[in-house]
Amino acid sequence: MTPSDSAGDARLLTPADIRRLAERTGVRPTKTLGQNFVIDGGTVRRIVRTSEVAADDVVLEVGPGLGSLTLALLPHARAVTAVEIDPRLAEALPATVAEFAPGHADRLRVVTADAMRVTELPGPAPTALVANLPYNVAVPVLLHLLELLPSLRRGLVMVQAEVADRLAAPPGSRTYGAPSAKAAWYAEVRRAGAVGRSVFWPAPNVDSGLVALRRRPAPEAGVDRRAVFAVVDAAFAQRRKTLRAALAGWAGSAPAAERVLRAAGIDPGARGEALGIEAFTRIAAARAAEDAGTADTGGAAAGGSGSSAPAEPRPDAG
Ligand SMILES: C[S@@+](CC[C@H](N)C(=O)[O-])C[C@H]1O[C@@H](n2cnc3c(N)ncnc32)[C@H](O)[C@@H]1O
Repeated sequence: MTPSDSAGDARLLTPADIRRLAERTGVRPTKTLGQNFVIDGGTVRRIVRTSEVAADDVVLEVGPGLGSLTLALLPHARAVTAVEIDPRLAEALPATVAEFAPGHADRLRVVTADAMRVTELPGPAPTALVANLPYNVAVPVLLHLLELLPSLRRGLVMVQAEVADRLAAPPGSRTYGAPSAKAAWYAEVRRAGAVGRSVFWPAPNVDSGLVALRRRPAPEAGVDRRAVFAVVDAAFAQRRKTLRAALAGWAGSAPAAERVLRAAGIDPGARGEALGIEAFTRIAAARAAEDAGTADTGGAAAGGSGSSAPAEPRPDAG
């Protein structure tokens, strides 16, 4: 029997089920852990449909909670790995799946862990991330998992509406910032819909949005991701300043920042909010080339024979 053949035998949770399960597990939803459970079957079906999860996908779900989304995912995927930080929810999930989707119980793996710190997962490598993310840690969780798991080809996450806007914002837009640039390192990101407050229990005091991600190759092979993110962080720490000023601390001085920016082909008078991830990558690459050139020149000056010739010309040569 394929997973899609068995789609019919999973029942979704109703609001009454949610309350009963919360009572059974002794969970009183906390804001600290972003525990707003989806009580609306239409919303979980929409998330699964929009995620385009297919029968050969191994889905990673962060924060399964009481299982609303897990039950909707299981019939459509090869397997679901659910990472839940709250041990009471993690322990209760297999019994919930056995009760509501008995034909799918063997395709669920539950991991009790903080998704922001997890370093390995059991079972086959996940290919799709589908989650109603805990809102206070949505961006760090998302970036951590995209970095940790190159096997993730796509994702569909529900986050706070403002965060959805920020993640999907293009350069030059009002909401574009460090999260947008960093997410773009890993994936093409787009808004995939809005979700109101009434589909949750308890209802949050913010609206939500769906974000779809499709993995893309890193902008430039051979450039260290951490070095690129350091440029992004420096540029957006003072987003109203020109890059020459904003990157002065990062480069060592304003003239050094200007030199690196010119080497990268970027106007030092521009602001970070105008740059896409490719431009940030060029800046990091120009700095790395300059550092390599400096190190090599130092070696030659110290009497080296030039055997380790610089791979790149000094960006400010001439
Ligand atoms: C917004 S609720 C979603 C619950 C469920 N998926 C739903 O849609 O009803 C977020 C869930 O993430 C869990 N959570 C919070 N922080 C977490 C973290 N750092 N790692 C893993 N799970 C976390 C919470 O305990 C909660 O179950």
